[in-house]
Formats: sequence, structure tokens, C-alpha cells
Amino acid sequence: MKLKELLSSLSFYNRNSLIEDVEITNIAIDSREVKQGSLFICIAGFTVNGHQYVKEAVNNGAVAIIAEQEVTAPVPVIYLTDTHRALAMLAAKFYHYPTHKLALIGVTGTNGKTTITYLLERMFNTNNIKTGVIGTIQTKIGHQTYPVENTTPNALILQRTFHEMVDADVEQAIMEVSSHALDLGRVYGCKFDIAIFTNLSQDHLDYHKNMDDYFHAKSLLFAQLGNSYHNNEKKFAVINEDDPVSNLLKRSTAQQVITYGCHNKADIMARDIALTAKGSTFYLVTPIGNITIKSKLIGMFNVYNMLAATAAAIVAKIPLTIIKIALENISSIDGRFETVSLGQPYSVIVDYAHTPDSLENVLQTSKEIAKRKVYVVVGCGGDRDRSKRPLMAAIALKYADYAIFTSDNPRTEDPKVILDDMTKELTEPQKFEVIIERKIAINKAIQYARKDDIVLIAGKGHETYQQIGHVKYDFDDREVAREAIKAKEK
Ligand SMILES: CC(=O)N[C@H]1[C@@H](OP(=O)(O)OP(=O)(O)OC[C@H]2O[C@@H](n3ccc(=O)[nH]c3=O)[C@H](O)[C@@H]2O)O[C@H](CO)[C@@H](O)[C@@H]1O[C@H](C)C(=O)N[C@@H](C)C(=O)N[C@H](CCC(=O)O)C(=O)O
Ligand SMILES: Nc1ncnc2c1ncn2[C@@H]1O[C@H](COP(=O)(O)OP(=O)(O)OP(=O)(O)O)[C@@H](O)[C@H]1O
Ligand SMILES: N[C@H](CCC[C@H](N)C(=O)O)C(=O)O
Ligand SMILES: [Mg+2]
Repeated sequence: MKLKELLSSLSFYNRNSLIEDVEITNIAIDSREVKQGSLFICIAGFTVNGHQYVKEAVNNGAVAIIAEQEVTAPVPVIYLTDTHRALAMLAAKFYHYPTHKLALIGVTGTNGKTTITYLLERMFNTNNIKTGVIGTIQTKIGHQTYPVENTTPNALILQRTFHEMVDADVEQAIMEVSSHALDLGRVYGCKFDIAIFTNLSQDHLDYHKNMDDYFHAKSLLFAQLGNSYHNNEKKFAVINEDDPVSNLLKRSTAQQVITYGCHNKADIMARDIALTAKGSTFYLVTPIGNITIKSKLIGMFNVYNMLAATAAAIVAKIPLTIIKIALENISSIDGRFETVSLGQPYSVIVDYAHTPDSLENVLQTSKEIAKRKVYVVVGCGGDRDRSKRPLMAAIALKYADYAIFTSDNPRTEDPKVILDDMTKELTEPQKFEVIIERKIAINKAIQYARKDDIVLIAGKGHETYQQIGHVKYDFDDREVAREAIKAKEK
């Protein structure tokens, strides 16, 4: 694509007629990935400033540069005020606006995003619609899976992925939209048809200044739904009516709002909810009919996730009978309240709870279904929100009978400091111990467990690594638990 054609996607740029109209064969934001014919877009990152790599980019074959700070280069340089947003628009244009060629659902909120995307995937697939999924666990195009670095990838990877989905005849894309992504404009070039809000509770206060700032980032997804009454494009905001911020969130969108909930009156509701250790049963009340759902998913939070997915599926015109089949067929989501069972007389559950709210939810659920004691093994990630550490530890002690605090992904922090942040204000020393090494902590908890107890291993869920420093070591809570159970039971 010619540079000038590419630039036509930006409303405001310095239209310098002297700019040579070079052919762009590739877009790169990393100088190490620049090839002959690349347009190099400089991003001022959190770790380094991409503007410093212009020389290397040119040496590797960059034929034009987009920058927001002064750079010198022997190739055309186009200056813009916001290269993050420019990247999103240019990548969308370069890949021929792929989100205009498929239907797109975005899911945002503190907890439940991954779960909802997989519930929706199952609903669309059961209705014979080919899907693509982008999120924390992986990217999926049909049944093909690809590893990911971020929950919501940067705009370049994102638009390329949508382009591959279009090539693979995907009709429905479903993606998690993180608050970081919204704040950094990663999804700015996407056309969403449905935006789903799950809930808002504390997380990521290392990145966002405060909860208002965090809420504002989330609300951008709803603002981005746009106002398209004039071209008759139907778009929907699916909002959790029981969350305290829902009324404020509704004001962020000019599109039709569909609500779901269990307490406040909503369009899609669950009534007569019965929660057990084997799943949840409820009467699903919707504008297109009512039906009983018997799901294998455990916990009240999953009832909310099912309602959110159902609301989006209904506006996407999936019949209620298909929604029921899909919901009843899903037994668990990778690393979310996943049981590790080798026939042992106690339950071992691996869960991705890594926020105060999610930990509270899963522990409350564990407590409700436990016949005897609940043991929890939990830590907090390094280089992330420090203020959630004491909150998570206090929640662990509030609900569990006994806690083992251990390392999550310490990243570049000293694990002892993280554990100290978690435990220094705790007042019941008889109810917990600290074991830095996660494998030993898991083994110890399983050693303690007796018949009918529950061991909840929280924080890492589907992750198959543990990041210590900058190195990711193989580590899978489910594998470690399996080995520990085997060793104990033999
Ligand atoms: C804080 C944050 O979001 N960081 C993201 C950001 O990294 P960064 O700002 O550190 O980038 P940088 O290393 O400073 O580099 C700046 C620029 O220089 C370029 N560069 C760098 C080196 C070089 O030799 N040449 C070169 O051109 C880089 O390619 C980049 O364009 O840009 C990277 C590339 O797009 C992201 O992978 C990275 O996510 C990191 C891994 C991360 O941990 N992000 C987390 C906080 C995150 O985004 N989380 C959310 C959700 C979490 C949740 O749901 O709970 C997510 O969506 O994943
Ligand atoms: N609706 C919900 N409300 C509160 N907690 C939830 C909800 N759904 C799931 N959880 C808890 O949060 C954890 C993470 O769930 P899930 O992966 O679906 O959320 P997410 O929003 O994708 O998280 P992330 O921000 O890490 O991508 C689960 O393991 C469970 O403990
Ligand atoms: N996407 C989240 C995942 C956290 C998972 C937890 N295991 C941790 O490492 O803190 C983050 O990067 O904050
Ligand atoms: Mg997720």
C-alpha cells in the first residue's frame, strides 16, 4: 500500500506534498522486527522510548517513520501528536479494516471477561457460526490456537489477527478488552457491535491513578460503540444492572442498553438460583422467553457470567434453545474453578483469582460448598498493584480456615517483600504460614487436606509458567497439584 493511501486514514496529519509516496509493505513498532519496506511507528513506551530506535529501524529497511517526538532520519518522517492512536488507525487501514468484515463483541470489566468469551464461543459454535477469540489464555481462530503476550494485544497484532480471522472465514469475533488496552488506544481502530460490562472492583491501581481513572478507561469501550442511528447499524451495550457503576456507565454510550442481573430489575435475569458443589441451576428470564438452565459451572459469579453471555447472544439473534444447550455443555473454563481430581477424598481447585473481589468470590463459593475445612494457597504478582496485597491476604483469612501465602509471579520484585506486603497487618498468626516456594506451598496444603476438605490454589489458573525476574519457568498449578496428590495417596 502506498504511504499516502495509508495516511489517508488519519484525519489530521501534516499533509506535506513533498512526502515521497513510497510503497509500504509492512508496519512495525519494534525496530527489531523492521523489514525492507516497513513503516516504523515510534511508540514512547513504559520501559524505553521507541523514538530512540529510528536509526536501527532505517538500517533494517524502514522506508518511512511516524513519530510524535523530534527524530532525524534519511527517510520521510510524519509527525503526529499521538502515535498510539495513529498506530491503531494505520494498522486498521493496512489490514483493510477487518472489523468491518466480521461481527465483533468486546468484553470489559475487572473479572469474568475470559469466562464470558468462552461461553459466547460455545453459543456461537453451537449455532454453527465460526468464531475467533482474543484474550488472556490465547488467541483462537476457529479451533487453531496461538500464544499471547497480553490479554488485549497491541493494535498492530490485533488488526493482523482480525485480518487472519477474515481470511479464515470467521463470522463472529469475541475479545477481552482490558483497561490498559482502552487507555493505550489498542482497540481504537476496531468497530464493535456489542460491548459487555462485567463488574468493577479494585485491580491495576499501579497503572490507573485511582478507581475513577480505572472506571473511565473501562467506559471508553462503551463510548467507542459510537452513535449510528443514522445508518441503521444496531449496536448494543450489555451492562450488569447489579453493579454500582452501571448507571454511570449507561451514560457513556449513545447505543441501546441491554441489562442483566439477579437483584435489580433487568432485561435478562436469573431467578430461583440454586448453587451446589456440582453446578448451578436457575430460571433464565429474557424478553424472548424463559427457560431453566442446569449448568456445571460453580458459583454465583458464574451465574452473572452466564447472564452476560446470554444477553449478548440474544441480541446477536441466537435462539434460546441453543443458548441453553451451550451453557449446559460447558463443564469448566481452563484454570477457572478447575478441579484436579485423581479420586482423592478431598477437593483440589485451581482458580485464576488474582484480585480481591475474585478471591472473595471463589473463597465464598468454596466455603459454601465445603463439607469441612477450606485451605487456600495464594500469592500476589510482582510489578503490579501493591495496594491489593494486604486486601487479598485479609480476604484469604476471612474465608479460609487456613492460608498458605506463597509466590505468584514475583517478576522483578523480591518475593519476600511481596509476601511481607501481604501479611504484615494480619493478626491471626495461627491461621496462616508463609512458604515462598509455590511448589512446596501447594504440596503442604495437599498434605494438610483430610476427607471432605477443599484446597483452593488461587492466582495462576491456566498459566503454565512462573515468572521470576525476567525468566518464565515451566510451572502449572494443576500439574504440581496432581503430583502432590499422587505422592500423598500412593
Ligand atoms: C504496561 C504495558 O502495557 N506495557 C506494554 C507495552 O510495553 P512497554 O511500554 O514497556 O514497551 P517498551 O519496551 O517500553 O517499548 C517501547 C517501544 O519501543 C520499541 N522498541 C523497543 C526495543 C527495541 O530494541 N526496539 C524498539 O523498537 C518497542 O517495540 C515499543 O514499540 O507494549 C508492549 C508491546 O505492545 C506490551 O507487550 C506491554 O505489555 C506488557 C507485557 C504488560 O505486562 N502489560 C500489562 C500491564 C497489560 O497490558 N495488561 C493488560 C491486562 C491485564 C488484565 O486483564 O488483568 C493486557 O491487556 O494484557
Ligand atoms: N463475574 C465475576 N465476578 C467476580 N469474580 C469472577 C467473575 N468471573 C470470574 N471470577 C473470578 O475471577 C477469576 C478470573 O476470571 P476470568 O479469567 O474470567 O476474568 P478476567 O476478567 O478475564 O480476568 P483478567 O483481567 O485476568 O483477564 C476467576 O478465576 C474467578 O475466580
Ligand atoms: N493480566 C494480569 C494477570 C495477573 C495474573 C497473576 N498471576 C499475576 O501474575 O499477578 C496482569 O498481568 O496483571
Ligand atoms: Mg481474562
